[in-house]
Amino acid sequence: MLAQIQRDHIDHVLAVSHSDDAATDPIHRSWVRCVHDYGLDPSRPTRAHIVEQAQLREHKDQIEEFLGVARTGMEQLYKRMAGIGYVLLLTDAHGIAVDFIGNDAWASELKQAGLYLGADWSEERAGTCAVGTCIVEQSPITCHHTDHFDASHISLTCNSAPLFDPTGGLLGVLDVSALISPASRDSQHLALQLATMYAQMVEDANFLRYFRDRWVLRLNSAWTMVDVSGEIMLAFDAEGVIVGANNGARRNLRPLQGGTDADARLVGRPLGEVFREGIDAIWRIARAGFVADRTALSTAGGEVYYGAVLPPRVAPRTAVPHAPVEHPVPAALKRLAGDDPQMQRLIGQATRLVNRPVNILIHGETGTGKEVLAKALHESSSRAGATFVAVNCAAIPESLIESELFGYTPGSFTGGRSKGMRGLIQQSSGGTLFLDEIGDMPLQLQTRLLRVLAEREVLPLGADKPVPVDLRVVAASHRDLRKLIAEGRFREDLYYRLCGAILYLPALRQRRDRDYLIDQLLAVEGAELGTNAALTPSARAVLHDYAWPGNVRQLRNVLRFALAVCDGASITPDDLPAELMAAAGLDAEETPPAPVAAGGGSEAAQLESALRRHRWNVTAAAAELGICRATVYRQMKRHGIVPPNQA
Ligand SMILES: Nc1ncnc2c1ncn2[C@@H]1O[C@H](COP(=O)(O)OP(=O)(O)OP(=O)(O)O)[C@@H](O)[C@H]1O
Repeated sequence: MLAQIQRDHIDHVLAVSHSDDAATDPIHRSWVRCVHDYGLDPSRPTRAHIVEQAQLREHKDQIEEFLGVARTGMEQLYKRMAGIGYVLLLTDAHGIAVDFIGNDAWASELKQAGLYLGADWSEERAGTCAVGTCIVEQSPITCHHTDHFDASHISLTCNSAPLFDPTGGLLGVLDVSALISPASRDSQHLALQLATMYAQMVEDANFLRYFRDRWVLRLNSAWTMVDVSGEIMLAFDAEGVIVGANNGARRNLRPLQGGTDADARLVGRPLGEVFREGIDAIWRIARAGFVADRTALSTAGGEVYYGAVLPPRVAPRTAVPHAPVEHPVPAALKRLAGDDPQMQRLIGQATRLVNRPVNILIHGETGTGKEVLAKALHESSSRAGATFVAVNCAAIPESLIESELFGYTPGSFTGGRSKGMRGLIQQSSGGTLFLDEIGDMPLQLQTRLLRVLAEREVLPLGADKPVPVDLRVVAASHRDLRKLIAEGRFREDLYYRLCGAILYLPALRQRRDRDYLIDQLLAVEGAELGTNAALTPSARAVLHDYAWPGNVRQLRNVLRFALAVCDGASITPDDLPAELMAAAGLDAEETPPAPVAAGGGSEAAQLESALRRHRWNVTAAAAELGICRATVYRQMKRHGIVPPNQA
């Protein structure tokens, strides 16, 4: 039987969520989502939902290391809040309470109210509530009494603040709630402030843990606060390149030059491009010691911050460099780029990494040349005499990756060769193992790979003795691995092992050396086709100005296409695919189909028709579409496209 107050609440929620006026208040916006997006019905209050133990274990496993850091912060906060009747919840990014601190004396009331371990506070399940709405809005929020959507929660008061990981992905929510509270919403002001402050502290502790083997620059606008509060934190490597930025840094810092959003990112840039004083000033702060000296650093926006540098807390890889060491650039790396500043910087970093005993992670959009870079690193290194083994984790069917990578002994694997097989890891011993699309590696194999990297030996399927391997891994991904970690699809400890250094390949549209690439690729493709047709200035201008969603691979395909259809002497704009002509504002009459980039609205239809045209030959369809085979497989999986004989 519903009380009058609950019936009034239900009427109010329904009136607001069916009103024609657009909701501006975050609570009202959430009510609208509950009714229209999740199909929740306020007239049917539902009790709190607590997930099963096994499910809770899964949610906890995915953020295990973070839980340890968060627990310390929660215990400190609880000491301040317990006396006034509050309990604390830590949820993951799905809204499941993975940790809880409350008074045992009220255990049954708290459990019934959902203020308990395992409670599901996602908006879809629980309706408007501090945790769920905080996840959607990604900012701190109070949900007091009748702010809740569900009438069974209107006696509660809850205050939630989001927790972000070092790359800005949502990790979870810290929540401070009470069963009984004063009627006024204002009574929660301080509780929300405390939740926000402790969330920030937990986030910063997690940042320092995560980047424990890196240098960290802490900045504060008040010099007295630098040591106690890292308002802004940047993690950087021994080359002075930024490898991580906390929330404060992302909000407040911009590169000195670079206007567009894509150019505004901090990670991957040298510190010298963010502070007017340059990298030397930062190494000076590092050398002066953590407390002794603080130097003012000024930013693109003209703000002045005071800095302190924290050296790596575990196994420092290098001492503070006193002067940059000049390395000659190996030819294989040099020919990757012309005079593009981002590429030149990357080549400088790659040069310094060539013979360092660290694994390297390459980030870049599809077709930017990740494999080409991995191969150039290999060819430039002392491992060049041994094999470069490239494995595309997205292209090998899941059931085969394990045997392909780890190998198998005779008779151990149904469908395997009778003599057994040396796995790709073993084949790369002494050389380089290139793991492309590492984000697509199944979790269980990530665990095995981690073991191989840690123990430097591999155990083939069916074998009883491990085989030692001399491994260097270069892994690549076009996806944000930190996001995959937050979603529980990639192991954080494996990521940590793989990213001894991260190289960021710019997209072709950001590169200023397009003419260099055009000439290089034209020469290569021309040699293959036996032609030396040249570009007319107008055709070159079209190529130069195009946005290149498919990156270098697409440019290469377009040039191949143009060389094949041109008159043999010169390539004119008419020889270029229709898409480029349209982008350049030129009419394309009767122009054959263009290579297309992945990601369009009609992606599925386009892909299926290309596959049918090429009788399901993935390599041929990929070449026509200007995308790599891995992308074709990924898109087939995403759209559920199955070749006829496998349907
Ligand atoms: N610097 C370069 N010079 C010449 N050719 C290049 C360069 N970078 C890339 N290419 C060409 O572009 C194409 C795509 O390169 P690559 O396969 O290395 O990209 P990728 O980033 O690994 O792609 P994916 O994400 O799809 O695996 C290849 O044909 C390669 O030869």
